[in-house]
Amino acid sequence: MSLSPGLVAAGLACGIFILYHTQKARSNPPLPPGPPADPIIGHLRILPEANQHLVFHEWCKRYGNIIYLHCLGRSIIVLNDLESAVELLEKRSNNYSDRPKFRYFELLGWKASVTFMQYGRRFRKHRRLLNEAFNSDICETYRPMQRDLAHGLAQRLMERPEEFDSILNWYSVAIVMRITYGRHVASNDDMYVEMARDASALFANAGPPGGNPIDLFPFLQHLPSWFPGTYYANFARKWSHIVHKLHDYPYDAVKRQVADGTAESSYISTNLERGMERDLSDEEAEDIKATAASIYAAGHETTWATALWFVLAMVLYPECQRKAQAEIDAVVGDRMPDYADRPALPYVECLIQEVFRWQPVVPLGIPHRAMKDDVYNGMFIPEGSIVLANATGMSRDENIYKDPDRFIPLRFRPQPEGNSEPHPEATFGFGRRICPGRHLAVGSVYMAVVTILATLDISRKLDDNGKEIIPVVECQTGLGSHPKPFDCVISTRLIGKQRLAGQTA
Ligand code: HEM
Repeated sequence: MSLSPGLVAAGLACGIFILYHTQKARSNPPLPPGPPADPIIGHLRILPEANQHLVFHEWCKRYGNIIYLHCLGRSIIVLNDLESAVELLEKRSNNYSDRPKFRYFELLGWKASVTFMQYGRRFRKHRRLLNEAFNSDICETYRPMQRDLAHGLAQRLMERPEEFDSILNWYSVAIVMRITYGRHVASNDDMYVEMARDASALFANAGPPGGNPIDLFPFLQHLPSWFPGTYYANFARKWSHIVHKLHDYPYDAVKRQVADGTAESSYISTNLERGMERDLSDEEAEDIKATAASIYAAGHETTWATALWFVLAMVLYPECQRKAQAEIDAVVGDRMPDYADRPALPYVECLIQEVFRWQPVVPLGIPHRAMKDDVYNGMFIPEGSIVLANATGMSRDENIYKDPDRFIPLRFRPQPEGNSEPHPEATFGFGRRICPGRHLAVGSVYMAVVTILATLDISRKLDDNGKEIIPVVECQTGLGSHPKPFDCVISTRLIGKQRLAGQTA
């Protein structure tokens, strides 16, 4: 049988390709260690669907601080210690600032969102816009607004304490909506809140970031809707109008207000006014819309979840609440606490840092991507690897934190009070991808914590037999870590009522 020259050439090319990759794999240093994998599908069978951060942390205890996983041809590197995260994601940030493609989110309409954007020109432009709006100096100017909203938070909690979950949600939404769109959100019934809530609900259906079937098998998005496995693509296409509305509606409204001269100062109005001397290109308009939507998407759930973890910590560790309240009472007397009091409240500071350490709300960060092959500590990191910084692993590192699962604010204080343990450093991510909203977020969390402690008591609910209900620490999975609903009682402190009344008188 004679072979056609085309077939011979194709066979030769194939042979060279396989040989090249086999040789390359042989000449590379070893991959990081990891749990045993199945042939072809790799770790797919054992990759946990929920609480990945905790499972990875356990695996890292067994295999080392950097582990390698692979799943249908995708390499995943988990960094469980601060040293490797700083070395790779910060010192080698020119190689690790990319993101993997999040095809499911793109189909949903988040295509131009900085959070999911590949590293490059457009990404740098979006980061510039966000840095201008959220650098530490500008964030100081938001403080009076955050303080007023925190007083509104205390007022609402006094009136409807059983609704603490949705009231904390209101507080975090109201801050980002005011800054982004100039919108005054009075309640969760506000149409902007509903619009944003609908968009957030779509995240809950996404599975672990980058782990959705559409991310793993992109061809599924091109198959007809009756084809098995196309559920997520159909779902994303069906509901993408919600995400488009979140981008377009507030932008168009502020644009009209800017034209009428009635716009309240906001992220969108500032950028539109700046562009008014010239016509904004379509790309510039999309940049403003998309960064505004990412502020909401990345900024609201994280602050809300942190505030809820704080409340849960107060239920579980009442002695910490009492100590923090005693400190506040001694420093502020009968007035409400403010930002200027922060340096005089070292225990409250420790308590806030301990909330960030105990329950990082983005426990695996957002995946980075290696743009080129790399070698770290003799281990090979292949190009295209998804790199996850396990913030939970870092903040529960037993070599650094004593009794890491317990909530112990004093751990940060020098001896004899504490152990001089370091503040958590992974909460807001790393390198060129570090959270651009971190200054705003810390300001919002501080103000919520100090205001709640100054005005309210958080305690355990009693069951029918009069026994205290001690909530279990469990998180709902999604993009972030959010506590599962838990019971507590929130009551007004006498001094709290007086303080708040003095504020509004
Ligand atoms: C307690 C509150 C918050 C926490 C714990 C948090 C944490 C994080 C983390 C871990 C990342 C990923 C960093 C990385 O890839 O290395 C991130 C990214 C991001 N955060 Fe935050 N964040 C918070 C609040 C906010 C707020 C209030 C905003 C809005 C102003 C915001 C906007 C963003 C954006 C736009 C990104 C994507 C950045 C990029 O991909 O380059 N975040 N955040």
